[in-house]
Amino acid sequence: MKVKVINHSKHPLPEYQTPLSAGMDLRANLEESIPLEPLERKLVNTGLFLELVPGFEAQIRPRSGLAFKHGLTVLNSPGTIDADYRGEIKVLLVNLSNETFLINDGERIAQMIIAKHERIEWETSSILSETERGSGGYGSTGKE
Ligand SMILES: O=c1ccn([C@H]2C[C@H](O)[C@@H](COP(=O)(O)OP(=O)(O)OP(=O)(O)O)O2)c(=O)[nH]1
Repeated sequence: MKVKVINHSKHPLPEYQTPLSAGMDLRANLEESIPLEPLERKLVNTGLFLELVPGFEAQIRPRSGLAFKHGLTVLNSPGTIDADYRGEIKVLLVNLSNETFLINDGERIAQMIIAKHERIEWETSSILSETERGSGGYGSTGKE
């Protein structure tokens, strides 16, 4: 599938890292490095603008390496990019470590997944079908 994109960043377009990768890494597009203090959150520019095909969304998710090594994650994960959004794709990063993290220009800060989604119509009802689970949840089926 082709997706129309405007790249106003200084960096190449995001690419899949391996032939079967689901996500494409997004790079920070910055004039200068940004420090992210412990528990601080910042909206980081990517310089990318998309025109998604209707029925598809883009999801902005954390990179596990950054999360594991530096406690950096995407606060609103998964961020939702709607098909009718024409603004710049931004990444809401939060530093959950106790050390300042310096975000450098061109750094791969998050990953983006393009996913199909449904749009539904509500069918209002007073009763739902019976199932074995019923309203059990939150560990109701046992320890493991
Ligand atoms: O991580 C994100 C999340 C959202 N957006 C952009 C694209 C999305 O289509 C738009 C609105 O996002 P969302 O629906 O999550 O925002 P909201 O808080 O519900 O505000 P709005 O009233 O603008 O929908 O903001 C981003 O660039 N990055």
